[in-house]
Amino acid sequence: MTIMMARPHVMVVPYPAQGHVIPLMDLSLILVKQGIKITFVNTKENHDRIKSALPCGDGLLSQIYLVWISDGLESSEERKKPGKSSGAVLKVMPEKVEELIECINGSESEKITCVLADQSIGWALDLAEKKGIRRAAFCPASAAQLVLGLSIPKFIHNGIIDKDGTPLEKKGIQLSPTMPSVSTEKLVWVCVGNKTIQRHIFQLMVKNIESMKKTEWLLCNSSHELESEAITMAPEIIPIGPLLSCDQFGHSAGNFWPQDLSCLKWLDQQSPNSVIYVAFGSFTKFSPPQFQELCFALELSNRPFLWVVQPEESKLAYPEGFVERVVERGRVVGWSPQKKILIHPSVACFISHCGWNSTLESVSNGIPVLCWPYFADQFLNKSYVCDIWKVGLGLEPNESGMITQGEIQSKIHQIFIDEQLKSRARDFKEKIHIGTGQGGLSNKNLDSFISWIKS
Ligand SMILES: O=c1ccn([C@@H]2O[C@H](COP(=O)(O)OP(=O)(O)O[C@H]3O[C@H](CO)[C@@H](O)[C@H](O)[C@H]3O)[C@@H](O)[C@H]2O)c(=O)[nH]1
Repeated sequence: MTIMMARPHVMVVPYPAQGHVIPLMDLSLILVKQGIKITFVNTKENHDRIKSALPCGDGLLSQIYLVWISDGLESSEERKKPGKSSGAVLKVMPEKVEELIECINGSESEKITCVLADQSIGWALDLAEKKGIRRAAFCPASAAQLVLGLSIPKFIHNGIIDKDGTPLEKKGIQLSPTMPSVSTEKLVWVCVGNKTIQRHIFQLMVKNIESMKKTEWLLCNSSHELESEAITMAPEIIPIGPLLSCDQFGHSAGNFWPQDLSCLKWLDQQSPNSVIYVAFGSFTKFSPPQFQELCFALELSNRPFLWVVQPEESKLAYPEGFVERVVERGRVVGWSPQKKILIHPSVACFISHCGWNSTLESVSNGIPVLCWPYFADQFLNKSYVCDIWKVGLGLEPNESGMITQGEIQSKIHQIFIDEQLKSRARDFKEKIHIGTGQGGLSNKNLDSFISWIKS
């Protein structure tokens, strides 16, 4: 008699934002390849965007069950209001996910055997515990960011912040000499909005950390090669990254907007190591004067550039005659195939907001970064790039908070001529690949996690 074993079935719950969905999709693709069934839960709006941006005929991706739940918000406009989306994540989504689990596990289909939730969706981990389902947390940000979160009680005790997360003085925090530093003013919960939003996000972080402590796995999209000190400080963090599915499967998944692939052909026509790639993730918004400064800097650099300007930003006015003047050497797209761009030999450097995914994608390919952080963990990531790994330069604002064309131009020039920096970036790339290669620690951790899911 043959006993049929049920397939392990993992429900993946990302925080509903682009920089969270993409790495969890990357991890899902790896799990699917191992014969694990994946149900991937998005909000309705994100689900529709991902579906319509999916490339046709993608075999592996079509094996992920994409399902949606409501976030209870009425419109995209409402979602963009500060605090609205994170409020909905707490108020509406838990009940919907619970219903979904009950529906799947009450039916004839394969039962959910594990919940894999974004570390910032602590309630999904609590829910899995309540339902007696195994669970794992995934952090799409750096291990250093997690360690800062885990250090909150110490920061309160030492009088660095009050119990609402408000800094009691302006000072730099650096947990060890090989860890990045961040000013108290730029702590992740401090630089995301007004005081009410700050308090809300801070309390959410504190709660999520409690939920996270109860999981069997605290996975992080990082590696010993990138962040050995942070991982040593908090041994509960299991690094499995950098997860870059594009390397393994030839495509990236989970994009909210269709990728403009035509820019790859344009890149093919450029000289090796000549192009400045410019992209600021999915959240960054520029003021019109700041946008114009960047335009002038790119124009005056006299180098080819590929710039992601999302449709909303393209409403910002380009300087008069700019488009005509740069037409021969500048390319603007609405959403790029970023992972493919950063492995392209024509790309020389990346002007980036330093989202963790963009940072990983850049350093894993030996591309030097010009750091232009905007909010959240991006200041910490900038410190990694510039102070710890030394594979990039920071763009510094003037007294009015503006990053001037002169500053951008000067740093572009420096990054192109600094052979030592470029050489460090190439060496760092090799080092990072040790962790993800056969026998590397990230690779081994991933294998152990897969075995645990299957056990
Ligand atoms: O034209 C583009 C632009 C971006 N991307 C991809 O979109 C992702 C963007 O992620 P990230 O660089 O992390 O930026 P955000 O979307 O801003 O990510 C949010 O989530 C990250 C992970 O928690 C945080 O580090 C960031 O601060 C936060 O803003 C990356 O995989 C990019 O490859 C594209 O494919 N095409």
